[in-house]
Amino acid sequence: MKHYDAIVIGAGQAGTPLCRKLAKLGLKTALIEKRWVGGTCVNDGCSPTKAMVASAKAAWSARHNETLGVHVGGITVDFDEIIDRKNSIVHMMRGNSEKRILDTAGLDLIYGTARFSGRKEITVSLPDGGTDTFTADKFFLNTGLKPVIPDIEGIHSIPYLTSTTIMELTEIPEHLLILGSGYIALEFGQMFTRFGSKVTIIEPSKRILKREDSDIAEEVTKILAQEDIEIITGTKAAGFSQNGHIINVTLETEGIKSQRTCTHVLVAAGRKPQLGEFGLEVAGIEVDKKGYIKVNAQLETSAEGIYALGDVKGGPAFTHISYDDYRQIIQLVVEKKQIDISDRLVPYCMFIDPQLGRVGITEQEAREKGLDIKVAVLKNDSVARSIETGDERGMMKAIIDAKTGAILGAAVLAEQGGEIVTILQMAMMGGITYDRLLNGVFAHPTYAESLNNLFMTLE
Ligand SMILES: Cc1cc2nc3c(=O)[nH]c(=O)nc-3n(C[C@H](O)[C@H](O)[C@H](O)COP(=O)(O)OP(=O)(O)OC[C@H]3O[C@@H](n4cnc5c(N)ncnc54)[C@H](O)[C@@H]3O)c2cc1C
Ligand SMILES: NC(=O)c1ccc[n+]([C@@H]2O[C@H](COP(=O)([O-])OP(=O)(O)OC[C@H]3O[C@@H](n4cnc5c(N)ncnc54)[C@H](O)[C@@H]3O)[C@@H](O)[C@H]2O)c1
Repeated sequence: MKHYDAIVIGAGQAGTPLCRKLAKLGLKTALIEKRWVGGTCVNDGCSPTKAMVASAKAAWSARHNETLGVHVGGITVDFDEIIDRKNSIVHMMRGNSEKRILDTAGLDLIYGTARFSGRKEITVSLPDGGTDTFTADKFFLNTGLKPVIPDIEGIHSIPYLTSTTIMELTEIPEHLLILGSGYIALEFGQMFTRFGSKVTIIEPSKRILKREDSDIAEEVTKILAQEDIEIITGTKAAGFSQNGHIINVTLETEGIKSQRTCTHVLVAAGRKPQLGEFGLEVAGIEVDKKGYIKVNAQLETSAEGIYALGDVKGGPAFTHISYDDYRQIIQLVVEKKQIDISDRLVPYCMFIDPQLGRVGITEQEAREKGLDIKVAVLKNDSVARSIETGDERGMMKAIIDAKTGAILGAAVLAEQGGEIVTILQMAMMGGITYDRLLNGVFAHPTYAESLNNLFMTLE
């Protein structure tokens, strides 16, 4: 049985840099991966979706250019080319990452599925059907999440799609019905509308994007409706059946059933860890009520010397959070510094168009906590840059501590909203109060300059 100083399970956004760093520091390290290096982000998440979102944006711009006086003739969307481009980006990223791992001395990359067979021992099912067993002083779990498939009558009798399989389609769906209205639903919903599908979104809650402020959700709804995306809220799917290439859907709204049809169904109802076969109990690793691995503020599980990083530990499921877990673990385990992940600022960006960039607290969270706040809101139709570029959709919003002037949170629904909100995040990181941005000199006419106008609304 081979012994390592460290074993990393899962080549995700934390595990991949971590195994290389540990090996470079002289620790005999193994990385166990059951599928592909790069995990969700590279293979089925951020990179492939954003590559396809870029194609969808190009299709939209080509049609929208008419409003700028530029006529480009008939537009065709070549789905094969879009998928080929997406695949070549994924293969390049995955290949580069795998090469960096293979080139690292003192690091073994072992393809196979790991499960705990002892407190500090794993057994790996290898692709050739055999198994191998390894022990280590320390384990780092970066095994990620999988799509939740809700228990709906008939769902397993239809060829439903997930965020992974929808990117393997060879034809653009005629009518795509999407369960859920979170990031995955809205990014794919708008993308396929722009490729030419009819899209219907079914959301059980009263409104879409329930974690965001209602004015932001309303603005997103308005933008999606302008592209003829049908959004049905307060409604759940209660049953599915298939008739040739047509899928029959039973919907239920306040107890009243109705029938719809579509050609494809995308399940985008959230993601969760599915660790049934992982042998966590053998290693003494506890999970919470939702099945996430429990960790303390130092990322350590209930089993000493076993750490969990990235999505599998619960909390915000983003690439940059998983990557930061890697940075934190290096500080803790290698640099022997104290870490605390509980007060981390969490930015994110939903890549609909215009983008929704977010950081910090929402207005609804601040009000629920009884905080003394001021709220600055600016619609983009009064932003010079938006008017000039012909895209006045969206709005900006910031939550301010009424006493100190500190920025507590922001939402920017705008072209490059993810970049603009990062300016506000840097102000938050540097303790720059809103009045300094109100009076800051920014180049004209940029979106950044409109932060002057956003905070002027508080005067
Ligand atoms: C469609 C989609 C789009 C997304 N877009 C964005 C975005 O734009 N921005 C953003 O920040 N985030 C995005 N995310 C989320 C992001 O992909 C994840 O938060 C990120 O990849 C972090 O994942 P991770 O490091 O926890 O693990 P993952 O990247 O999920 O990696 C886990 C790895 O563990 C392996 N594994 C699991 N079990 C075992 C086992 N028993 N043995 C061996 N190996 C195992 C898996 O094969 C996988 O490679 C998106 C997600 C999806 C699904
Ligand atoms: N741009 C990004 O950063 C990005 C993009 C995609 C995914 N992600 C990550 O992936 C995670 C998963 O994304 P997601 O969109 O699947 O999850 P989500 O949690 O964002 O949204 C899930 C949606 O499904 C709905 N829902 C729940 N049960 C349902 C049911 N039975 N029928 C219909 N709808 C139901 C919820 O009300 C919600 O609207 C996100 O939380 C995010 O962390 C990030």
